[in-house]
Amino acid sequence: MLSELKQQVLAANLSLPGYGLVTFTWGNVSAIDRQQGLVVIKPSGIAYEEMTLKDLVVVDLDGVVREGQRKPSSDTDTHLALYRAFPHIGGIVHTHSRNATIWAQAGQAIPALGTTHADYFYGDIPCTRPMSESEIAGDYERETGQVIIETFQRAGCDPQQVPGVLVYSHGPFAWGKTAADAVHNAVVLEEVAAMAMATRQLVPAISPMQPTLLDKHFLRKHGKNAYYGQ
Ligand SMILES: O=C(CO)[C@@H](O)[C@@H](O)COP(=O)(O)O
Repeated sequence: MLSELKQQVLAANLSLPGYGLVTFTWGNVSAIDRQQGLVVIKPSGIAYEEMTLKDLVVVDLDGVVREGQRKPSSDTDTHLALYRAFPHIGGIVHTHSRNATIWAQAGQAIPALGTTHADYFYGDIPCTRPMSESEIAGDYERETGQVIIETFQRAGCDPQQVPGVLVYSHGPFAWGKTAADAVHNAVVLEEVAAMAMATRQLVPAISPMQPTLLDKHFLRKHGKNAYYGQ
């Protein structure tokens, strides 16, 4: 039901400031109804504290506004590119969370250094390559989506196993089964970005975590024989 999806998307957007993931109007959350091929997304430039259900925008996968009076997020075409390429994701969040954005500006993947990371991301969180001048000058937001897709294709990385990415010189995108799941992954992405940065300050030449420990922690939560939780 689209009305339920709108409630979920509004709640997810309004949760971003509380998690410390956004300042002012930065960031955006969307979710998709795969049956109807419709995406509910945050309106562009509206303050979170003023945002209500009627401000949300519904677009189809071609970006045509189907419901709503507001203009959709300026990052809509990036969200749509990811929904088209990653069929298993149901929600996407983009933020400018501080530590993840520092790694994105440095053009560095966030290494898997510990079990906090491994519980959610099955390996490094990749950073995209710099976009070309023509990509930047062209359909920038769509090209941002394409460079994310290319990053996962080149790395042979499953976006269901690494539900996030750093866009070079920009910031993080995260995704999940729902809008709330995407925000959960965005919170963890920011946490592990901060932990990895501090770990690197303590031990600059820190090695990645043991592959066996990475497997144990990721697969006990996400594998076919997962046993974490109730
Ligand atoms: O990426 C950015 C800005 O660099 C966006 O997150 C931010 O401006 C929010 O834009 P919208 O309000 O979603 O159009």
